[in-house]
Amino acid sequence: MLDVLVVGGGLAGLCAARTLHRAGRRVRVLEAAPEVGGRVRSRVVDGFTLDAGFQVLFPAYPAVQRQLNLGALDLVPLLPGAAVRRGTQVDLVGDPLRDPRALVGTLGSRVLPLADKLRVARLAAQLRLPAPHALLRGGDETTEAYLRRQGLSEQAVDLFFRPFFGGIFLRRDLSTSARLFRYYFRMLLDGGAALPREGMGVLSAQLATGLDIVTGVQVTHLSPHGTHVTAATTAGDLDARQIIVATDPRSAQDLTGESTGLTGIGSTYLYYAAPREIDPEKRLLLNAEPGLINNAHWTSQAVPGRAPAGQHLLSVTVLGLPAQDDAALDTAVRAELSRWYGAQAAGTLRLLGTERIPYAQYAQPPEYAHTLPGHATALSGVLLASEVTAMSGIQGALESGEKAAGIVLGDLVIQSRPRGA
Ligand SMILES: Cc1cc2nc3c(=O)[nH]c(=O)nc-3n(C[C@H](O)[C@H](O)[C@H](O)COP(=O)(O)OP(=O)(O)OC[C@H]3O[C@@H](n4cnc5c(N)ncnc54)[C@H](O)[C@@H]3O)c2cc1C
Repeated sequence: MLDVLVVGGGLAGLCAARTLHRAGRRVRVLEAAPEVGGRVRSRVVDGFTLDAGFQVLFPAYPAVQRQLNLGALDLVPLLPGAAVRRGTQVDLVGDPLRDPRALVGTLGSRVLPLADKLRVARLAAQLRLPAPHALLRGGDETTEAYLRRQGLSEQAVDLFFRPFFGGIFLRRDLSTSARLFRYYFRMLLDGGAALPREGMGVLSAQLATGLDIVTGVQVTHLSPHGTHVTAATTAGDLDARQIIVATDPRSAQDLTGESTGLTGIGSTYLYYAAPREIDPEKRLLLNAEPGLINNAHWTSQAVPGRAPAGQHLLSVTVLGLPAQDDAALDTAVRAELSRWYGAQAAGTLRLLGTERIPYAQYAQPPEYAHTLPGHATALSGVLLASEVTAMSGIQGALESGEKAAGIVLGDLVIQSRPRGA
């Protein structure tokens, strides 16, 4: 019999399985999709490497440092800051300390007036001091309220923080917990952001290496029997002494009866191929005007190799799940890109794909952490792992997998202890 069956091969499940495998346990991962990775996957379309939505890695995440061999991921650091777009007007918001080339542009930026630049520098100095996990404690409020309390101007908040952190929290209203804002800001200060040359999917592939994984098998029901748990699956029944449910929240609820009560946030991505260079900018592009586009990124400028030689890859992020069909959405996004680059350049773009992700993250308003479920479930021998026990993101998923594995290892030691010992 298996020691542990892990249901779900996203980062949380893979991390849990790897921790258990390394501790010598017989562990198998069952993944419903044809491949592992969950929300962290990449695919190649016409020679372009597309991630499942635009996401980046913060190498300073503590769990990333513990779990991943960063050297083997072939990471390309992204330039700090962003280029803020208002039509054809572009303002650079960079970090001159980490990217001296940004000095002139940042000093002259109309997005962050001098007083705001000084306040951001003061904020950075404050947030560098505590241990990162301490930033997740203490009083909470919305990110917008926190930024205002720091004295940042409405212009700085609207033109930079709203679209920049909108791209991270997948909502532009800055209603996300200020604790998370402080944590992410610190992660950016400590290690910036990076993209693996071969796509974000290499994170999942690295975690999956050497594990017993069966894909294309969905777990439909769990029945505890005291000494073991039976998993009913689309490929038959399977027994294990313990089961870790590392699925999305809805599936976890179906399997364990535990309701997370979390609200999912959707987002939509359009990928375009360009036959010539339209914009040499390597930084994240933020749309400071009202519109569908929140942010965009010429990924092939930042990470050569993500597009075939001589071609270019543009990734566009639209927050939420727009009502338009794909063709109408493409037309509307192109109209916005025309305001940046002119109709002729926008007309040369070829749509490679549109990805609508109904549950990309969950909403994390102030004090959200108090509402998160723990690892225990009402089913004996069944534990929960996934970002839902920690925080929405790569750090939360890995941390959750580590902790669930740790609990299982403790339990297995107790179970295998001789009577009376
Ligand atoms: C577009 C986008 C952008 C993001 N940007 C960032 C970012 O920049 N930084 C960051 O830190 N995080 C980001 N995230 C969040 C991050 O990707 C997730 O937090 C993390 O991948 C969640 O991992 P997980 O293992 O908890 O869940 P998932 O990745 O959802 O994995 C769950 C797995 O369980 C499988 N499964 C479900 N039900 C069953 C079943 N019954 N039987 C078997 N298998 C099942 C699913 O197929 C899936 O593979 C982003 C996410 C998206 C989608």
